[in-house]
Amino acid sequence: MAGFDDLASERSKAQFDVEEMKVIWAGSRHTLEVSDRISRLVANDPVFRKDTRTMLSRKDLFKNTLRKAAHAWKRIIELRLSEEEAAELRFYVDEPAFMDLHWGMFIPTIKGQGTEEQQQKWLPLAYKMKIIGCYAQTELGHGSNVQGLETTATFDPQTDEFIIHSPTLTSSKWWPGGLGKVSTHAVVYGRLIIDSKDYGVNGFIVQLRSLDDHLPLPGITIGDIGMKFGSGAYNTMDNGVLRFDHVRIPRDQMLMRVSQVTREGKLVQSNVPWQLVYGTMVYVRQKIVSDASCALSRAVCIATRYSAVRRQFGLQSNGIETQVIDYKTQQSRLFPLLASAYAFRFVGEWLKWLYMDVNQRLQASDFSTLPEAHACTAGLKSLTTSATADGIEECRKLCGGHGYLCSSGLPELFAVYIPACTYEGDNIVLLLQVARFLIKTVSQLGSGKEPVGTTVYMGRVEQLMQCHCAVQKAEDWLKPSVILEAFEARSMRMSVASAQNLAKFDNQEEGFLELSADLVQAAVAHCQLIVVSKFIEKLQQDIPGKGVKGQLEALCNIYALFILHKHLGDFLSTGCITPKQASLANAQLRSLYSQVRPNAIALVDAFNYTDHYLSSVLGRYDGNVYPKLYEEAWKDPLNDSVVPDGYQEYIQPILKQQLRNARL
Ligand SMILES: CC/C=C\C/C=C\C/C=C\C/C=C\C/C=C\CCCC(=O)SCCNC(=O)CCNC(=O)[C@H](O)C(C)(C)COP(=O)(O)OP(=O)(O)OC[C@H]1O[C@@H](n2cnc3c(N)ncnc32)[C@H](O)[C@@H]1OP(=O)(O)O
Ligand SMILES: Cc1cc2nc3c(=O)[nH]c(=O)nc-3n(C[C@H](O)[C@H](O)[C@H](O)COP(=O)(O)OP(=O)(O)OC[C@H]3O[C@@H](n4cnc5c(N)ncnc54)[C@H](O)[C@@H]3O)c2cc1C
Repeated sequence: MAGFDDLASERSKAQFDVEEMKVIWAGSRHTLEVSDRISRLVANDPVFRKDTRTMLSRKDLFKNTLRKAAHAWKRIIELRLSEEEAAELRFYVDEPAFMDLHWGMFIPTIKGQGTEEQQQKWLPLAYKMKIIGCYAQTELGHGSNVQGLETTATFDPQTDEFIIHSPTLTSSKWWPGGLGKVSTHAVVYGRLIIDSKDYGVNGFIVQLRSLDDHLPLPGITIGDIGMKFGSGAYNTMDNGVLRFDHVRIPRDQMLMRVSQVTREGKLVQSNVPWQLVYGTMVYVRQKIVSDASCALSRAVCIATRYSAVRRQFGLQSNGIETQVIDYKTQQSRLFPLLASAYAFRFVGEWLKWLYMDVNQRLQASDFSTLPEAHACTAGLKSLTTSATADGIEECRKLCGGHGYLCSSGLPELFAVYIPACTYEGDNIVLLLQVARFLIKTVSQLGSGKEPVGTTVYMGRVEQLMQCHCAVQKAEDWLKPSVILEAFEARSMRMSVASAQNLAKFDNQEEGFLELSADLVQAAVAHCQLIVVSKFIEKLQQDIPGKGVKGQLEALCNIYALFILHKHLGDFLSTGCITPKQASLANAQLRSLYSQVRPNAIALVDAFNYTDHYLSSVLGRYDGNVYPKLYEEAWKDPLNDSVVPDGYQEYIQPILKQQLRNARL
């Protein structure tokens, strides 16, 4: 049988220790053990089946999600899972649901923006799920522009309460996940008003629904905002609309870590920067970067396995056609995505460390790294989600016609993933934040304030503005120092050029708007440098296992040279490399594809995904694609009857020409 033999033979060709690569991918032996155990637990539980998801009506789909969420919670309690194991279980259930927002945003917001007392009051309730919360920031009229939110929270000194109100239609909360049908509570972002004075946006814990009968509390209008892109996909989530009509909450339900309102109605600022009100967004953006590597690797795993099973043209002497993975065009589309999945994994790992480091500093009242953390999380969220969304679609095309079938798993993966380019900050808006940070850094060069963190390279501005790439032969592109210098010089030169163009404007804000398309490109260049440099740093660590390091080096070089090839215009126009060096990079890339080819299947096996998680007939571990595709087709409800419903009303009259006769 084609698939079985092909994948078994591919696996036997691997030139590295797959089990050790699994550890590298997971992050540690412990993480691998946990994710392996929990993913199998989910895969073997019939309640967590997802094969009918794309065929259910919205109501049935949603109820099924509630059933799974309740079952997941039951299993977490029964098995006494740790926080880490519980998070893995929710991940492998693989169905967007209110739980994501409760654990992923509501709880972190209270932890990050609540005082000690507020945490003591609310966190135990949230941890035991006695209340379910969501994150209600975006409104009908404003999402990106957080300072433009219109919901008001007016302090009433008579009663020691805030009055939460939606003064306009556009102030209706719109989009929060989990809000539409499930959440009992929300962190609501609104304008703090004291004595008619507007003190800007702050977070407030507001109860939305009765804990007895789940009905909305007085003054609250609430519902779901309707069907979203794709079948199944993100429609398991109850993204909601919410309006307040003078709803009163006690004063101590304003999240008061950043600023406090006293009983007398005085606003007291603590020593933490006001931007901490945006702290949950930094946290979630960091999580989204790790998640990008999961979504991309999942699509790549499906496309790689299928490309080894699928054969088209080129009859060989043994009468067998060519595996499509052997076509150079297939490799040049697929392998950069494989390399990107690994690259995003490692930059995600680093970003997690950076976030933890910033948090520890914040506890010690050191706020110096917050701007860099904001820029890195914003930029990398943007870069990785855009590349992943495009990458999933490319994987669909790599699977030819069968990729368009829901049973390939790719259409639903695409539909569920693409909003990541928008939520938690529109990707262009976030890149503009990075650009601001870069322009600020460039403007401070020579002022005595040394660039830090990921902008340290900008301290070598003179060298980077003048350096010439030393590549003379294709293999020179394999040297990490050569790659790094080219990426640093490109980023430096693009940032400096943007800053110089900006300086020509009398009004900096106007200049920023005018040049924003170029500024976005400079931000992309900086973020790609971060990804490349973190991959190179990873390779400097001790990497055990036969051949593992060699494979990762090849993937790192593929990622870097693919980006170089894709953005050749930047590298050439800034004079970082010559056309000859560009063509040597291309030659090296081709050679790297050949190096990865025999290891491709093993490299996707190292993700350690179960067939349940992949939910793809094309990506099955055993490669048994054709019989299963055939089998799946017959499961479609349209095939329940041989003659379809509607035959008599709509097909028969055409065939019998009754419709034409009626018109004549
Ligand atoms: C299926 C699930 C898949 C993946 C998820 C995986 C894991 C996630 C885990 C859990 C989550 C669960 C599910 C996720 C699914 C969906 C969740 C989606 C949730 C949401 O979308 S919530 C809403 C998010 N909204 C936004 O992101 C809005 C975007 N806008 C902004 O962030 C800002 O307003 C802005 C950055 C655009 C602001 O621009 P501005 O110019 O107006 O600036 P300000 O005046 O406001 O600020 C000036 C000053 O402050 C600095 N700044 C800005 N932001 C921050 C920040 N976050 N931290 C620190 N500093 C910040 C800025 O740089 C300026 O500094 P300066 O020095 O004065 O220049
Ligand atoms: C599936 C999903 C789940 C969500 N979940 C939540 C949630 O749980 N809680 C919550 O509060 N919100 C949630 N959101 C809302 C989400 O965070 C916002 O939609 C997002 O921040 C983008 O804001 P916007 O919709 O206002 O886009 P807009 O800002 O209106 O963007 C429209 C266009 O304008 C461009 N644009 C905007 N401003 C600028 C600028 N300054 N310069 C250049 N171009 C600009 C953008 O690039 C984009 O092309 C969710 C959204 C989705 C899709």
